[in-house]
Amino acid sequence: MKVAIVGVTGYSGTVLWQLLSQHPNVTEINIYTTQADLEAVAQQFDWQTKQTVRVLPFDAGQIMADNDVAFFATPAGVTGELAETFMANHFPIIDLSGDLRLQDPKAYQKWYHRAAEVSRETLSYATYGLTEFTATTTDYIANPGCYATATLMGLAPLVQERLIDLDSVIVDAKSGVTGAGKKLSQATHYVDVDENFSLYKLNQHQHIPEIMQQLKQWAPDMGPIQFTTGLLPVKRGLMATIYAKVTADSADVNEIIAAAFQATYMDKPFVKILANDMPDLRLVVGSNMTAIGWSYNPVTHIVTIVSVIDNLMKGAAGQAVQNFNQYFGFDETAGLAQLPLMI
Ligand SMILES: NC(=O)C1=CN([C@@H]2O[C@H](COP(=O)(O)OP(=O)(O)OC[C@H]3O[C@@H](n4cnc5c(N)ncnc54)[C@H](OP(=O)(O)O)[C@@H]3O)[C@@H](O)[C@H]2O)C=CC1
Ligand SMILES: CC(=O)N[C@@H](CCC(=O)OP(=O)(O)O)C(=O)O
Repeated sequence: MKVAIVGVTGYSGTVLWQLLSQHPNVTEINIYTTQADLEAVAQQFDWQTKQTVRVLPFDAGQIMADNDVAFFATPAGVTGELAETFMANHFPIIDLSGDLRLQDPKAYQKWYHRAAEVSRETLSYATYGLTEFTATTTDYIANPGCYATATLMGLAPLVQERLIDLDSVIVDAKSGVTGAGKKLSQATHYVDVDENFSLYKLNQHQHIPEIMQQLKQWAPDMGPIQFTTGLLPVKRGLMATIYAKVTADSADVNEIIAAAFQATYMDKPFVKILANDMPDLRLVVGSNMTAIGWSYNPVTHIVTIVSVIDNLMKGAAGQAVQNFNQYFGFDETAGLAQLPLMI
């Protein structure tokens, strides 16, 4: 299988390259760049891999002629523009940006503050690739956002089984700094991040409509969510702490919630449900795992769910490879055997 990566010099593009370099079904990796110096990129990625690696200027026609699939690890807006030709030719693409996730171009304009590059009709052919819940995969795969992935994975069993009040969800999520991409900004400057913790994009985060779009598919009467994001002074890792009012009022609430998580995730290789514990970032960073813990408070009737991922793995490149595996019918875990770093 020959794969193209666009945006390899970014954080998630680099992790994507690492994963595809070790993928048993990938024979050739072709790197395409719109802006970087070809020789510098070639040097950066000229490590020993079993595949052939070539670095070339971006050319849609050549990418389609020389590859079986193209991964876009480029910013929102850029992907939409670059990927148009691929979609016009029904060439398989896996997009890590938000450009193919929202079905409604008006919602995209509102939350991304720019006009959508992709038409409503084309969007309707895209698969929102939340892999544990993807039934069928089309040629255009919208890889979910990192916060959206952790939040949806934590909420899925409770919303699908309607175990919570659908108007009561509050999400307090935090990410490591690689989530912001490699471009330096005041907020991600070392001096501002180190030994600090700050909130950002309050009530304005672009993952809110993406999360709502999916939740409403699971429960059409889903109410709005309260959603907060914060910047942790770590490189990788994302934690979503989710609060919701439980509707069931019986002595066996704990058993009901446990059974819902168990039924949803028992055959999912990349999900770990902790029985009586809360996950921390170290449990997942470096791996494609989602670890979920929960606790029910019988006094307030609130369930707290903690969902953690590595933003660059399950939140980006790892899930993209899972989508690649699903699309081509490879083993779901192919290329994704990495254990967490742990220390
Ligand atoms: N970082 C994360 O945790 C997550 C990121 N995402 C999404 O994945 C995509 C990539 O993210 P990330 O790796 O963080 O991004 P980075 O900012 O780290 O890298 C983006 C790469 O895109 C390429 N690029 C092409 N055109 C532009 C442009 N106009 N401005 C900047 N870069 C450009 C460059 O690669 P080159 O020079 O090689 O062409 C660049 O290195 C984004 O859409 C992001 O929203 C999604 C989930 C999580
Ligand atoms: C720490 C940080 O800034 N994180 C980014 C996550 C971006 C991301 O996941 O990208 P998509 O918008 O493509 O999903 C943010 O909150 O915007």
